[in-house]
Amino acid sequence: MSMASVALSPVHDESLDSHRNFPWLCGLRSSDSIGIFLVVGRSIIPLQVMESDSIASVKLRIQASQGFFVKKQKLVFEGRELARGNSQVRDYGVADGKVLHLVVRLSNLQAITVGTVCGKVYKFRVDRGRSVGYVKKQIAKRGKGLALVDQELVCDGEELEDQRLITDICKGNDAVIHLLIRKSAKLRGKPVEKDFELSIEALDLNEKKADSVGEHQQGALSMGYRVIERKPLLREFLLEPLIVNSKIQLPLVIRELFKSTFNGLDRGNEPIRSSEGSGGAYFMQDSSGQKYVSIFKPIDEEPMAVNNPQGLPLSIDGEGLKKGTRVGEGALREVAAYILDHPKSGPRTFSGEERGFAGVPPTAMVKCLHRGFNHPDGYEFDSKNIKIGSLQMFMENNGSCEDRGPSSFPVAEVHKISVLDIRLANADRHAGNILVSKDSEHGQIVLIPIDHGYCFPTNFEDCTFDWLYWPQAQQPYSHDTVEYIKALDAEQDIALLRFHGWDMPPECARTLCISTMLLKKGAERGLTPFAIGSIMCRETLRKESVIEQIVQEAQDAVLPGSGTDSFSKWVGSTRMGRLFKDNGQLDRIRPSNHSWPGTACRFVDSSQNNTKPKTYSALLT
Ligand SMILES: Nc1ncnc2c1ncn2[C@@H]1O[C@H](COP(=O)(O)OP(=O)(O)OP(=O)(O)O)[C@@H](O)[C@H]1O
Repeated sequence: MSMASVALSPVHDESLDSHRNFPWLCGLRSSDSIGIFLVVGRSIIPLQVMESDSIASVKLRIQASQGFFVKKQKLVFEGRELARGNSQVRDYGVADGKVLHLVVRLSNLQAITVGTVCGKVYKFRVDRGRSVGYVKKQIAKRGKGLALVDQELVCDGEELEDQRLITDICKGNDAVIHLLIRKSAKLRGKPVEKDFELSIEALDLNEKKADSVGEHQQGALSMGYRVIERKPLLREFLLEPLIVNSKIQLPLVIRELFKSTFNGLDRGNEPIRSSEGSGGAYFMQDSSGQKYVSIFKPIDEEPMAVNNPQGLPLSIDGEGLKKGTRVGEGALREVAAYILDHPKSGPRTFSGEERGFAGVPPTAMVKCLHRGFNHPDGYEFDSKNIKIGSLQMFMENNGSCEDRGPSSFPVAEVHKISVLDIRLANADRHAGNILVSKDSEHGQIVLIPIDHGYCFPTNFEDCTFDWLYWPQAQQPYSHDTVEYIKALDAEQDIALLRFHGWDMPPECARTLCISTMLLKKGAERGLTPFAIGSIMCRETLRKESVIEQIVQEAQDAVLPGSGTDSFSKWVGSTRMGRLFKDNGQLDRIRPSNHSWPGTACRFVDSSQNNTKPKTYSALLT
């Protein structure tokens, strides 16, 4: 059954009675077989699975029937991501008639072939968020004599306007889209009072080409004749840093990031929404429109937030996709991960230029107003439409760790990611969140950690690290790494975040203290990243990790209200101390042969008023 044939909108629970709507499902059942419904965008797909099926096998079945690659699927049930491939359907509480949301992370790249009437063929891989106008520019670059004005792109007999996005032209999952340059055109333009008059005549392809026109006139090509010149007198966007207390000077690297992003918007280069990811993530272009400079992730477009563009339902209780996180706090956590990624020499000084030990891309909080973001209730240039979110430097890459086997990754690169993840108790470290790049000097592979919106959870339940089962994780940390770990200080980190405006909720601060302590004690005793990570991660969904058991014991032992400090001290001195002394405990932590694929936050904002800091919580609500 095709997806389109069961398209329903909107999705109501009463429409999901399997007996009434899909009687054929009921005849197929065996003892633990259940009928569930997959919601993909605006379509509903009925699916027969076993309660004992693993999540990995359900994804395989979806791949077989719908064609979405396993790695590109994200399944969400009742606000929680079904992230553990080895867990069973029933472990997550999925039962007969239940609805699962499927987010498909489409590749951002689309293959395109462009033919001309004289038989020339151009091949491109273009970001799906790019426009037809952009493709034309690429053709003009490659094809001698094919000036922009001479191009009229056609797909399936339909002429394509410059502003049409490639993603809208792709029907279904077309591997390649075929475009044709149907004719050439000659364009003449002359100013008429405040307007601009354009006239277009078809040309023979071999005829001498007309002069090119300015960018702002191109939108008129397909229309021809009298159009208003579209150069705005006023800026129709807003981009401002949203940070911290007046004592902090924005480091140069962040100032440059703003500047290039601002210039791109100022030149009319629209934000381009990524087709990957479960939240709204926008590639921001530079002034030439040829390069991405940053990624903007607005908090109201996070998974299960009110304006999520992937259609994920609203969170019922405010909890995020991962346990112990909150919807709308992803941006704060992204910025905090950058601030805490100290360089080897220790926390950054005021200049803040140095690259962190793990290489988290420079990230800052911003306010941005632009019509190109997701505004389901309509858009007007009004402060009520301002979005708050994280702006992160775009890092050139050759894909992510998801696209290749881990054997080629240098040990030190994997270790630096492991240090970051253990310390920050990252609940979203799948291989797709590590970009792969090459060192420009020696050509060595460099791993770039991204997507830290689920760090510092209030508990460790959803901590999973894809690198745990990579061979590099079985090797001990180098001397340099152990020295770096030795110098870490969770109390200082909490104070640093407070200085930067995030007064961490006590439960998150407690997580940071415990995970830093675990990392330090483990590294001091020569444990590998695998051994330390295994203490933090659950082996199966239902089995608490060692660290969770320790936290539970501490909770039972320490008087309520005794504060983070005495709690962490108890964990450190009593139970964690025993764990590291007790070889029996550590012996249990061995590589297993199973396959495991994979708060009211307060940020102080003084950007409005230098003397009287406000809290971000006021701005975020
Ligand atoms: N700093 C960066 N540099 C380059 N590309 C990036 C950067 N940050 C994110 N991306 C790309 O943007 C896309 C979406 O980003 P990301 O995965 O962070 O979004 P998300 O909605 O948080 O995703 P997820 O579903 O994995 O939680 C991905 O293709 C990712 O590779």
